[in-house]
Amino acid sequence: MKYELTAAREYDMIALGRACIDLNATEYNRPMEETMTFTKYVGGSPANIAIGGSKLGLKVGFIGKISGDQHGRFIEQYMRGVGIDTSNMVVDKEGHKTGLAFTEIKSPEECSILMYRQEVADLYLAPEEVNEEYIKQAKILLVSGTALSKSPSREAVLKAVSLAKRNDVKVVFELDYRPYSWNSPEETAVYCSLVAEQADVVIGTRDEYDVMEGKEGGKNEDTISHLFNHSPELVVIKHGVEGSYAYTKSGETFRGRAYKTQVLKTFGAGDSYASAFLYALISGKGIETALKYGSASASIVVSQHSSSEAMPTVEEIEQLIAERPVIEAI
Ligand SMILES: Nc1ncnc2c1ncn2[C@@H]1O[C@H](COP(=O)(O)OP(=O)(O)OP(=O)(O)O)[C@@H](O)[C@H]1O
Ligand SMILES: O=C(O)C[C@@H](O)[C@H](O)C(=O)CO
Repeated sequence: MKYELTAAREYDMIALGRACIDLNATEYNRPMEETMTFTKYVGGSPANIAIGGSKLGLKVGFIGKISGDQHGRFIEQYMRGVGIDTSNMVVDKEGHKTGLAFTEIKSPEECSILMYRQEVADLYLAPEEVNEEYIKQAKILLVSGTALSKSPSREAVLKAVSLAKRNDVKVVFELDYRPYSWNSPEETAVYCSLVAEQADVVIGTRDEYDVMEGKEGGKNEDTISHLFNHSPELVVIKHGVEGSYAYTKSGETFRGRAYKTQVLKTFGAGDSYASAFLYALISGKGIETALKYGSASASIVVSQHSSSEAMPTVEEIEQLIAERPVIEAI
């Protein structure tokens, strides 16, 4: 089954949210206390998704606020270098800093992220910096849940979503739950539900839907029966190595399996999954194939050191789908 998008727009996808820096432990298989060197990459979930999409050949734009310093310039130059339109990335003038994510790779199963996100520039994106003329040129607007965690970025997202809906731009909402960005899980539930109910496509892990629903151990069937009473037409629920499901409002369910891989670290899985899933949808490949693309891309990125730089090409994804066995039910 194919997912219909508005044809012929300047941009396949415009992503909105944080573009930050990942500092990934260069010496892995040890705790961060013993890690002396880190390798710098562009990071931040929506930036990673934009980079992944651009590497797959999509025409991608980005809306976000970056710091007016060396880190902000590094991010803008890197994103422009991979082909992303950065004309709507605003430079902060008030001294706010780039968010940093230090990653600890203790073992393939034990990875964590230590985020430095106080007063970060990305959460200062203001509604007046979101431009209707830009958004209306996209087929898809991708918004990240973390951008809803503080004002004025929260209002910038709400404005972008309403402009997208007014201009027939499909809204894709990536729940992207980062607890330390929020005051409380209750606050997260309020704002994520508000946007999920207005979105056309929602993507998240089972745990992220549980936070949005304010419960533990939620069932996919309950999630979709609620969301399909609102705007969403397609809901993707990820279950880590156990794979993922895509549900359509018209009643179909598709299952995606994860591919066997040599895992180096687990972060980056969700962003690489989203970029390849959306690439396949935008290319008219059908939902079942989109699940394969997402899973294949994630299995490549978890085997590599970064989240952004490691984003694969279409050829690498297609070769992996053709050759690699899937992980059967766990
Ligand atoms: N260990 C693994 N081996 C192979 N594929 C994996 C593994 N972990 C995750 N994946 C793939 O990545 C997809 C997304 O993973 P997951 O559900 O963990 O998302 P996420 O929590 O958003 O990721 P992240 O850790 O980046 O936040 C899964 O549906 C699966 O296809
Ligand atoms: O999303 C972030 O801010 C950090 C990411 O860049 C990091 O690589 C990651 O967690 C990806 O899942």
